[in-house]
Amino acid sequence: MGTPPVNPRKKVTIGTLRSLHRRGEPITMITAHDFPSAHVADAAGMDMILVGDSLAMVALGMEDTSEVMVEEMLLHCRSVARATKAAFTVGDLPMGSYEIAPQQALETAIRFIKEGRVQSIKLEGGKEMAPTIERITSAGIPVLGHVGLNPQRQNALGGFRVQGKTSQGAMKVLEDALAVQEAGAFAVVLEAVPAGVAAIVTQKLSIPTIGIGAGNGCSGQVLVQVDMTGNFPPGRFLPKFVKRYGDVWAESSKAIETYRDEVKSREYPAPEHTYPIAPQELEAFADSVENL
Ligand SMILES: Nc1nc(=O)c2c([nH]1)NC[C@@H]1CN(c3ccc(C(=O)N[C@@H](CCC(=O)O)C(=O)O)cc3)CN21
Ligand SMILES: CC(C)C(=O)C(=O)O
Ligand SMILES: [Mg+2]
Repeated sequence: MGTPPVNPRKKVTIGTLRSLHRRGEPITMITAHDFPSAHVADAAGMDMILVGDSLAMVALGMEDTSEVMVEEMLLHCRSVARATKAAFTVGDLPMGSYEIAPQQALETAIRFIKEGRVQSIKLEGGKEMAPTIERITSAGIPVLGHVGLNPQRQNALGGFRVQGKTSQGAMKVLEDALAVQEAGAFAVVLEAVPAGVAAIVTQKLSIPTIGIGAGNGCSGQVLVQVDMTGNFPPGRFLPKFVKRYGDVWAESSKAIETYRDEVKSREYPAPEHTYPIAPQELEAFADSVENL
């Protein structure tokens, strides 16, 4: 039996998120893709942890998110769920697993809950996804919407482009967000939309908006964990909205280089890293080896 944690954080539920929103307190969300990245985010007090399909790129080295499969997402969701004690967990439905019909989407969402052990799911899309969101929420699975830039549609969008840059485009973002809300989503991610547009959309909605590249007028924020901790190689492109709060890559790199140098110089392992044996036992062993 270990000692109980000091001041254990209460489990964040859909009710907690609603009361944060009611009080006007920003909702904090970050991505995680495995046990340690979820553990550190949970212990640091994040309200929500998203197992984003961005893990395709940042954890699996794929070119874009369209390659990742449901089974791969579920493996990562389970590892995140095991480490998450307090935060509200969200699994990101990957491209191809929900667009065909509401029935397909509900089947995938159920797998995320039963096999992925997450508490809710996220899917990309606006108006056109409303019947799908309705179907999933009516089965008792909370849905996080995602409008503005939908990275899973990058081939149709011509890349990762800011959305809602014209008054017409901004109106589409608002209409999409309203449709997602009407369909029953508990919150909606606004990705890569001008700050002024996101602020107006947030005011027009009754559910919280979680911004990424959408400015400070949203009800909450989300970032990809490896981006904000600086856990990526030097020179990699970073979207404009990312603020790097740390330099984890440099820390890891320094540690591994020092380890390499110390193994080469036989500085590591030092006596304190080794197991002792009584001198007479070692002597006896050496004698028996000699007499073999
Ligand atoms: N590591 C990582 N971080 C992310 O935030 C992220 C992913 N991966 N993968 C999935 C999507 C893709 N995202 C992205 C990727 C690039 C831009 C980008 O290049 N934005 C341009 C704006 C281009 C324009 O002006 O239209 C920028 O300069 O920031 C935006 C969002 C966000 N998501
Ligand atoms: C960027 C966030 C919102 C996301 O969808 C992801 O990490 O996949
Ligand atoms: Mg995603």
